[in-house]
Amino acid sequence: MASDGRVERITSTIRVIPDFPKPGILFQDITTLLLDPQAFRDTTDLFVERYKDKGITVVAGVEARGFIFGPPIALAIGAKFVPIRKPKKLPGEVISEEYSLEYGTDKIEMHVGAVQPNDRALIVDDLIATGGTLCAAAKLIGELMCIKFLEIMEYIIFCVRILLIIACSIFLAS
Ligand SMILES: O=P(O)(O)OC[C@H]1O[C@H](OP(=O)(O)OP(=O)(O)O)[C@H](O)[C@@H]1O
Ligand SMILES: Nc1ncnc2[nH]cnc12
Repeated sequence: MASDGRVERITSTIRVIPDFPKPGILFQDITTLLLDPQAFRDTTDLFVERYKDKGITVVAGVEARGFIFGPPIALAIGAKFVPIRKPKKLPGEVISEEYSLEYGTDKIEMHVGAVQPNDRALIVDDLIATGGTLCAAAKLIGELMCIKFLEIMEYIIFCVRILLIIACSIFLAS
């Protein structure tokens, strides 16, 4: 995948705020990236170029910032979009997963039936810190897809100051 200097340009649009929301945290603020339409487009384009021919049928976005980057990627590759939400936001039957954050703990939920065993899923979020959120999202999707052994075949991280958008393709294993 050619980034053509786009990753560097995207990097320059992200504001880094020390000690937010707690001392010691170097906060990666992607709201400044969103103020730059070219950087926003380049960010989603990089993922579309990477995943458009990979048979992805579902893009799962993690609340809240995965809701910003996930839908344009889903539309462009022709996949359904599934929100992975914070607790008590989804009205239907859900499955839940607890996880640890860089600052605190949380839980995420997903509608049962939103992802089917024959789906091929791409998880989208804006950032990985401890990896707890990504792991929890992967577990949820793995459960819905009836994957006993979850194998993350591809795991690309665009290094944008710390780590910007994360994405992983989850494939049925064995
Ligand atoms: O790798 P981790 O340690 O799990 O951290 C990464 C997660 O933390 C942030 O979300 P946050 O929970 O702050 O929620 P928000 O997007 O609703 O602000 C970020 O958008 C990722 O989802
Ligand atoms: N360093 C960080 N910057 C932005 N969002 C975050 N969520 C968890 N850690 C973060």
